[in-house]
Amino acid sequence: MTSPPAFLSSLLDRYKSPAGQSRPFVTLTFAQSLDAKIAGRGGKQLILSGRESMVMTHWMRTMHDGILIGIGTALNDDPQLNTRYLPPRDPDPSVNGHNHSYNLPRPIILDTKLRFDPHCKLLKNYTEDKGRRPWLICAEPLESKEKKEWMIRRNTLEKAGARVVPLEYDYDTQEYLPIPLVLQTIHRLGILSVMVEGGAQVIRSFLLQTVAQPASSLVDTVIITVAPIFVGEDGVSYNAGSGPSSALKHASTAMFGQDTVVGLFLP
Ligand SMILES: NC(=O)C1=CN([C@@H]2O[C@H](COP(=O)(O)OP(=O)(O)OC[C@H]3O[C@@H](n4cnc5c(N)ncnc54)[C@H](OP(=O)(O)O)[C@@H]3O)[C@@H](O)[C@H]2O)C=CC1
Ligand SMILES: Nc1nc(O)c(N)c(N[C@@H]2O[C@H](COP(=O)(O)O)[C@@H](O)[C@H]2O)n1
Repeated sequence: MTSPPAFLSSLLDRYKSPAGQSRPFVTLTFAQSLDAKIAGRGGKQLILSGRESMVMTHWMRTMHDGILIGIGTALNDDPQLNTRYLPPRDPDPSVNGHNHSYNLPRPIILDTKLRFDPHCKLLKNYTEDKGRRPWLICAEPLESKEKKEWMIRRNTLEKAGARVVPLEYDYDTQEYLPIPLVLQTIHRLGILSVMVEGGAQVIRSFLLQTVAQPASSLVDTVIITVAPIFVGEDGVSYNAGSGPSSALKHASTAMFGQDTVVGLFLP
């Protein structure tokens, strides 16, 4: 296969005309078991996707400007978020704007307190020109002691290659970084489409907003890979909220190897 599967094009080609958007197009995507688990006991990373659906996910990565994860996933999985499962081909700088075979999405990490690891694979890949520079979306503390330690971490991470993007908001009153502000900020920095890959808390944040306030959903497309296995009750689940959401409509379902991949969209 030398281009994205039709299943993805039919869902995502509308992102190519971003007229009048004030935030990026958002695709929420992850892999789960039949009992809706995304990781094993204690957060153990599980390879749920088979080879074929993993290739599909890597095609999906080429179709977005950014790929967003929470700091929990960054620390737990040490991911690469690249397109290494796709067939080798010559770099095409005129298409990709950089010297890689495929469009690589920009890694974007929700990391309020700058806990990111300066020795992680995302930074190693960036310094070796095998990946884009990761952006850390964070909040600058107001307290002077916390701020001093935060500045030290900021310097270390910037020296290691990360771009630190502090958000301006009332940090003390919110548990999490506010997703609407995150999206506005990365949009202003040139991200017109973003793929949200997890983990559990990040998926929940995006889905809760969609369930609670469908009219102001922050998700345009949901693509879920369902692997034909049971993980068991001590696995990690994302708990999508208290009621069914009518906001997202079924678009299509396809088989990739042994996995079922379901696509939903916001009409
Ligand atoms: N099967 C799959 O497809 C996938 C599975 N996973 C699995 O998920 C697990 C990790 O999930 P989890 O531990 O929940 O971590 P997450 O990756 O969801 O990161 C959560 C952390 O992100 C920070 N954060 C900042 N703003 C927000 C926000 N608005 N909403 C949510 N989080 C925010 C918080 O840390 P802080 O306050 O410090 O900023 C929070 O604790 C791992 O086991 C991993 O293997 C992950 C991705 C995909
Ligand atoms: N599509 C998919 N299937 C699985 O089975 C998974 N465990 C994940 N996890 C996500 O992919 C990240 C790992 O990416 P790299 O292989 O390192 O490029 C992981 O951190 C999750 O975000 N996804």
